[in-house]
Amino acid sequence: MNKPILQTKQLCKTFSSDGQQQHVLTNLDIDIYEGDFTIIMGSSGSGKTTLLYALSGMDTPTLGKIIFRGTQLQDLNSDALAAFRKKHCGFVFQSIYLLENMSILDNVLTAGYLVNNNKSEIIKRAKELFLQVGLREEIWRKFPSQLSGGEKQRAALIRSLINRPDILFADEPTGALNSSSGKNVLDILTDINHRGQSIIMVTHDIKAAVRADRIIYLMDGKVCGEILLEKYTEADVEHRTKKVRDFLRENNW
Ligand SMILES: Nc1ncnc2c1ncn2[C@@H]1O[C@H](COP(=O)(O)OP(=O)(O)OP(=O)(O)O)[C@@H](O)[C@H]1O
Repeated sequence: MNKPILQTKQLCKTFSSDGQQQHVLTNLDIDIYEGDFTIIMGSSGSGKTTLLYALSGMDTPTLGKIIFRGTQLQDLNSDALAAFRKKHCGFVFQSIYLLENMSILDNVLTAGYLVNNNKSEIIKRAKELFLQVGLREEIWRKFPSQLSGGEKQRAALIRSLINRPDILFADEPTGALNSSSGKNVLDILTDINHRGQSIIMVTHDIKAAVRADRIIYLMDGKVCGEILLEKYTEADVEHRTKKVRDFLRENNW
């Protein structure tokens, strides 16, 4: 097994509203490994998105530690935490947050220039990524409103990868896509994972879950089950689907 890239130690997250406290994550000790495609599942409200936000430094835990390659995120001030996210993390969500007044190429380049002022390097990387996800040159200059949902999500994925993040965080990235666009995005995620990209993804979808090396199942903010799988291959999909279904059934999904 590879080294941990992210670790949580006794991680807790409590939300307070109207004088009521809700303990959403409770004493989580999780190691996430370099190069893994880690998937977080669990019923609605079990704390999956809250965990993803805490792991990526988008939200702060109430108690406990999050450690990225030996650095405790709690030791970083807000500027350093923002720099951590910019340098090390990429994000894709179910809702696609592209800037509507820019072409998809400019959306990607703008994200790249924020981190790297070597413009020709960014342009080269952007072009490689566009071709890798199957977005032809004819559409690079189109605006998000001129594209299909699947094309927009692929553009958003390129934007999240332009700065070579150490970890790609994905929250239901196929949730709003039809099945062929969803499969297309999952194929891309699988491909980049096989090239070494660490991915942490929240999903409700078994078709997405079978892509995992490891599924962590949350219930009421605690890890109640975990399964390890071999690297995904299309040939193995039936067997994996059965394994994942059995695992989910054991966890009362
Ligand atoms: N900012 C917040 N303030 C108050 N409560 C919150 C906040 N964010 C999340 N919660 C609560 O925490 C619980 C867990 O939410 P979370 O979004 O992590 O669940 P989830 O497992 O991702 O659910 P789903 O599958 O429905 O997206 C929910 O009960 C939710 O209402």
